[in-house]
Amino acid sequence: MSSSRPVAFAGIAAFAAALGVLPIVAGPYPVSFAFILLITFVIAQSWDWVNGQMGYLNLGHYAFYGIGAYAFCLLLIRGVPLAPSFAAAIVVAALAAFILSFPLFRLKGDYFAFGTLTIVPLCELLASNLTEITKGSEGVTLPPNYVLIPAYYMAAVLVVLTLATTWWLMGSRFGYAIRAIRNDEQVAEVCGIRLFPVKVLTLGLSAMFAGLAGAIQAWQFSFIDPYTMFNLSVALVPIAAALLGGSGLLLGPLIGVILLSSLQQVLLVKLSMLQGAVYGLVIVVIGRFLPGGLLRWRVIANNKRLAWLARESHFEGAPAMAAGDHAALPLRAPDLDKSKVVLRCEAATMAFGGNVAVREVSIDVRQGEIVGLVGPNGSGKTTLFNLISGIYRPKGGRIIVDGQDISGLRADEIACLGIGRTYQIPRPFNELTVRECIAIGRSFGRGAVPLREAMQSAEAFARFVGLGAQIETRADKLSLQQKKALELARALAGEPKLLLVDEVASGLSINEIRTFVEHIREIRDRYGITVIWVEHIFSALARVVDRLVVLDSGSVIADAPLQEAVKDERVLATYLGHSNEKDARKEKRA
Ligand SMILES: Nc1ncnc2c1ncn2[C@@H]1O[C@H](COP(=O)(O)OP(=O)(O)OP(=O)(O)O)[C@@H](O)[C@H]1O
Repeated sequence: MSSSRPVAFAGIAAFAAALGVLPIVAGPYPVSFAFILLITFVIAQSWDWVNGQMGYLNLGHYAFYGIGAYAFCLLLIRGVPLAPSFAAAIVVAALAAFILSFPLFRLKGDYFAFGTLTIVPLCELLASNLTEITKGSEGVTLPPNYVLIPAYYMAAVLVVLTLATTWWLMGSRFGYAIRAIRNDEQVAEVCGIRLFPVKVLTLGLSAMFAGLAGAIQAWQFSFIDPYTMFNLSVALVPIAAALLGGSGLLLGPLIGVILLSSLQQVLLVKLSMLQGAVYGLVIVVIGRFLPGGLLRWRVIANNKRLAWLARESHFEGAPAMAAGDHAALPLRAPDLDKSKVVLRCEAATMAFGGNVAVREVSIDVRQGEIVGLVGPNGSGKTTLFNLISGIYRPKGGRIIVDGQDISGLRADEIACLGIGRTYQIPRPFNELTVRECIAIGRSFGRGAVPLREAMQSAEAFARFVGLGAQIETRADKLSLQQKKALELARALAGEPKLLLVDEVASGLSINEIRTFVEHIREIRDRYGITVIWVEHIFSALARVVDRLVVLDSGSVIADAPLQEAVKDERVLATYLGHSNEKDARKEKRA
């Protein structure tokens, strides 16, 4: 990882110095232009924490700016001093975000975006009609005061704080939690990340900055009304700016705001009537030719000196491990008690409408066992894994881990109790590197460690599964086999007691299957991890499992040691009779 810290810090320091000097060397016009630019940047950047970092398109972010402005002005005209009025702007905006989080975060994707689209018009409606409090469409006028310079300096400090917060998000554990959510929310939860509080905090943080920006601008304008504070077409300008520069990047929103605001100045003078159309055109051109924004342009991303501008995370300080460290994983090996039941399913049932996918499944899995879970396609294997890992709640029965009923727990709580899993179709965090994917598993799972330590120890897990050379490679650049290996490494990094492995062998070569089998054996023998392995390629299972549980149409039809199970007529008919030709050929060769 090349360090971007000195360059970024030098750049931010130079930028801060230029902001400090501007009012001394320039007249009121450039200062008020720069002031607008600073405010727009704070709105754009704080919006991008929710969009670019967490992956939630919030079209109502501008409302927090208006809410902050109203809270500030309404207190100021009632005689509240300046500082508490500014503080109130931050608190009220955060409170609004908190309240809005409950309905909004029930929505996902396009529905979330459309949900947020209603916020700005709704606030305009409230500000226009709650005349007793807001003075309605007449607006609120502050006592006349020339405050451009102090407002400018306040905005400048807020900009530096905004950049510092972005920097922190891009290299902190919290930042990795929100990027994991952006990449794959369900997997983030299965890694132990508690989704709702992380989302609320991110939205709250973004609202606080936008609210303060609104208050500073209202102070400088000394007048607010519902139309200007909650104007939907203006609301989209900071969003357009962030997209133009590069959403999710350290300096993307800043570059976008500088470019778009400068363009706006030119258009104001020359083409004011065409302003809206030109904004639209800029975004269309960027979307068509540079999706991801200017800073993700290949010329920048492939340039050694500039590539850090196109990086989505800026974690620094994961010292390379010494060669030879790879033999040991940093996992606590428990004293195995082979009589102890780790997992008990008691008549666990799951149905989708009328389709009963898992029907009163009762199984016990003891510490240190490797259990093969088999059955034809659609027999309920993955659904059972989803029940155990908390993706679904059972419609009937109970699931007990180490004596604790986990049937009503969330997936992150279950992960922290020590249930790890992989997915049949690998679901790595595609936009993150191998190191980062594993570190997320390590810093949120059962054995959660600080991010720095997680980043460092990620290398041991990567080497264990044969990904040592790919440690800094983005997950989406890996082959299928490598992605499956990464799934295993990430799950192991969470320090599971019980590992659920979902169909690994299909698509792998014979040698790759053998290597994988050895990994499973070592996981159990060396680290005492209990394993349930769903697999269609029987020969792979036969090398390592102690016991077979066979499902058919959601029900257990056999639960016996391997040698016994394979002699069972029903097993032969339902499972072995169904393996497809390709898998059968593979089995024969293996
Ligand atoms: N989210 C869902 N919504 C509706 N039906 C589902 C859902 N998930 C699974 N099912 C249904 O539940 C049944 C069991 O599916 P499941 O994926 O658990 O089987 P499986 O044994 O894992 O199959 P495969 O070996 O093909 O992965 C199937 O009939 C499937 O169509």
